Amino acid sequence: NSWWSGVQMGPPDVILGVTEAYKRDTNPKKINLGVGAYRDDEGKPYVLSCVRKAEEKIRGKNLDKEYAPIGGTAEFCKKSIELALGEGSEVVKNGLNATIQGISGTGSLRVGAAFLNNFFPANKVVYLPAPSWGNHTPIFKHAGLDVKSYRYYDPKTCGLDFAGALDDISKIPEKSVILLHACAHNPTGVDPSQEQWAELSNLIKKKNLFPFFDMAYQGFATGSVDNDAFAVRHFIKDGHRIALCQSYAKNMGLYGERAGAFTVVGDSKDEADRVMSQVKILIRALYSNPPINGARIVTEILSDPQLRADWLVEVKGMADRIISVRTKLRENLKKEGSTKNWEHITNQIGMFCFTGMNAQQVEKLTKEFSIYLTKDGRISMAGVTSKNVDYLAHAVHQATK
Ligand SMILES: Cc1[nH+]cc(COP(=O)(O)O)c(/C=N/[C@@H](CC(=O)O)C(=O)O)c1O
Repeated sequence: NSWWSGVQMGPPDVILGVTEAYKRDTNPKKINLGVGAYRDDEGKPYVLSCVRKAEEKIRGKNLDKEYAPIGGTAEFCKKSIELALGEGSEVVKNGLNATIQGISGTGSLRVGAAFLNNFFPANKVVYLPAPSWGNHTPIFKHAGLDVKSYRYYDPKTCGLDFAGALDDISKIPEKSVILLHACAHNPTGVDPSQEQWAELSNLIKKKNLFPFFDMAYQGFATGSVDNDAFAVRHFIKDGHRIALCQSYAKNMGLYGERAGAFTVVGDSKDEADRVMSQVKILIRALYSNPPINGARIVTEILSDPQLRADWLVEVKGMADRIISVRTKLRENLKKEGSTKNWEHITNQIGMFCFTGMNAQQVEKLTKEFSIYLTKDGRISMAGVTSKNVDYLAHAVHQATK
């Protein structure tokens, strides 16, 4: 028999598989609320104008196609960590950060997981919020780490179960890893308030846990790159030596360019240098060095004051459009005569709305209305436009009344 007769057919990805099903649907009214990728009010993918301008500038430089350094270019890494920690960050000034370019957010998480698996000195268990991004568990497990969870979302309020989170976190064995979504929690859209982040920082410090931040939406949640980095910057200020993953997929619309970063903040420059040397050894054996095109676009935008200013306007524009369709969806549900409490639609933030719909209601939305979303009731608000929001509200009301 063949080499691979033992290979089973695997299930489609719970998130990316929704788009495959959407593409097969011929209903002209179909709506894709699955993948977390921004669309404009025409429902079209959106390439930021500052990205096009950056590409033109790069084009004019006639750059070569040589390998990037294993960890990406120093310029890209410096601009990335400065975006996260803010200009004039003490960590950057003192060289405490070991920052590499990862293959977008996923690749940064995976390199981080591989580093933890090889070098984390204590409890190699990663505690994820319940629920978390679907790909977090496989990323850490494939890297050899164990994964557990802490309460985070309260289905009764469609909001934060803060008491539950504090209770579970206080029970996590010390010197474990805790994963934190820096902003725009996926899939719930529920973020701690700044006061709650401060309380989490105190507890995590008291429990001596290792904070591993995933910041895939900086600027995309509130429209402000500084507001969205509050948690990361607060933890640094509180003295936590964090790990941080960044992605430019959403906030710069560089989905397919695969530009991101992974950082470990060391206790000293010497520690950061030793960490960097080991992370580079891991990368060399994983993919050797990162893709250059997206990184050049990011570097161009973050280095050119005008392009950076343009970018901040455009990322705020994307965040504002999402916020406006949240309001429209809630208003249309009311107009449809729904008597349910949909407050969470406008309380939640970022790309996603965790509607609270169950699998049967999701099934009805897809089967009867050709509206595509993940089974957990998460909808990507980016797929909602001023043209389809009333059709969506009608369908949601029919499915939930
Ligand atoms: C929290 C989080 N972290 C990392 C990523 C990885 O993004 P990357 O493109 O590797 O930079 C995503 C993507 N989330 C959306 C797309 C996906 O699932 O890949 C989503 O949840 O729809 C996240 O939502």
